[in-house]
Amino acid sequence: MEKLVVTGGARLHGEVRISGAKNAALPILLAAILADSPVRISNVPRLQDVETSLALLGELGIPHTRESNDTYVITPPAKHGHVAPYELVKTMRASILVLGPLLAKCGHAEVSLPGGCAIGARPVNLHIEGMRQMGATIVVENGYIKAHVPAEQGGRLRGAHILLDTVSVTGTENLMAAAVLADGETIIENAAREPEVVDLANFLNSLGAKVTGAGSDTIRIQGVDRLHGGDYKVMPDRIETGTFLVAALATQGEITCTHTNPDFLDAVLKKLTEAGAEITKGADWIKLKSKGRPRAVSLVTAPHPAFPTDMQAQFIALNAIAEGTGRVRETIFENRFMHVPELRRMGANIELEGNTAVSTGVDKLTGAQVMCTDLRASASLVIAGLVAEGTTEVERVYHIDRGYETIEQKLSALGAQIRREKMCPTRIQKTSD
Ligand SMILES: CC(=O)N[C@H]1[C@@H](OP(=O)(O)OP(=O)(O)OC[C@H]2O[C@@H](n3ccc(=O)[nH]c3=O)[C@H](O)[C@@H]2O)O[C@H](CO)[C@@H](O)[C@@H]1O
Ligand SMILES: C=C(OP(=O)(O)O)C(=O)O
Repeated sequence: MEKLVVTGGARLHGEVRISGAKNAALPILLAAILADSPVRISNVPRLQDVETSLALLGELGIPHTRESNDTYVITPPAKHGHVAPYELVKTMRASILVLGPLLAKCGHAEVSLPGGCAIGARPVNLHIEGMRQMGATIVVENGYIKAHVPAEQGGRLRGAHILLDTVSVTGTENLMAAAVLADGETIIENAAREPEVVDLANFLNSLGAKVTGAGSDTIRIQGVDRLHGGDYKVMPDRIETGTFLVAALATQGEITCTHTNPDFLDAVLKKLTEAGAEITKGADWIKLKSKGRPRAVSLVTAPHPAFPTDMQAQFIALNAIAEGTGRVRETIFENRFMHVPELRRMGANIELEGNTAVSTGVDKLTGAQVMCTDLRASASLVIAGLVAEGTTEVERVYHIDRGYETIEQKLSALGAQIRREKMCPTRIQKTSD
């Protein structure tokens, strides 16, 4: 087990290179299964979730090689395995994204149910119902989703008109990937509009798929007989970008994020500006300059293009030290405030009122031992550590490694005092009776 040790007080300054987007790389790596010849994918971030996706491909018997630091070549054979086991799926919810590609390509798939996780129940009913509408027979037993395409359909899914009850990012992606090889047209209504959905659609189209409308709430997929190989570059990570910008504002610093795309961050940049940041941007960079102590902001999380739930925890850390009171309402996940008790341990003044966190900024936080509970909660604790007086030890850092590439190196290069340490096993000494 490792921890991050952060000593607060340094203002972040300089340039940070943003990595490829986790939430685009994962669906793309798993959708590469659909191709019938090699696929080269670049700008893939070095993350634990990417390692898990590659392990999943390996488990399925799909060869892949690492060509350079951020580039992988996946060579899907005509026939391969179709079981995604619990041992891998339990470590990464996005593993559910193999369901659509496996079903479309092999005509059958067995994928362990991902189960609940820290931020909410996160059911996958919309994925299952949509694939049923495409003609798949699906049972859930022994903790697995067991799906096949009946023989009378010739092993091929058929196009369907699917209306999603709730906007779901991976639901939209899974159904889109399943539909590219289906017989006929699939229409997904109330589709997620996240940029990562668009990136997956662009990837599939680069292999010969016919997907239109991605980025709007209606996506149309005309099924094709095969997908060929190709080269694709994953989009930049908008959440990593936003996290560094919040960290810079919290520390009253001045940084430039390079290799990013400001177009994906409208809602976040708007709130940073409201919080007092001066933002300038170019085609692939964003510069943030602090103009003093940030102001607390109020916001509501909602599907894209509204404010992303994946940036909520970081803004709560910002509000914790900002001037005034900010109300943050979480509408996507029912249990995404687990950073709040940890931030309180550092001196933050945050009240929870149902799905709203009301923070009144304090003059200073104080360093403490805190525990990561999920990926973005971890990022908020690191941000809090950067501004706290003294030293903060952020434990269970494996959560952060799921989604941030070499975070301590990138922050150190911006002037932060942060290092990774191995944790000694805790020994609780029994006091004498
Ligand atoms: C790998 C990936 O891309 N993860 C992102 C994706 O997660 P993910 O795709 O899992 O999140 P969803 O968009 O599916 O979840 C949105 C809401 O829909 C509900 N729901 C979802 C599916 C379903 O079948 N039934 C159902 O009720 C969920 O419980 C949640 O309340 O989008 C989230 C919302 O932007 C982000 O926080 C995650 O970082
Ligand atoms: C919740 C997240 O990821 P995942 O859906 O992979 O758990 C996230 O990226 O913040």
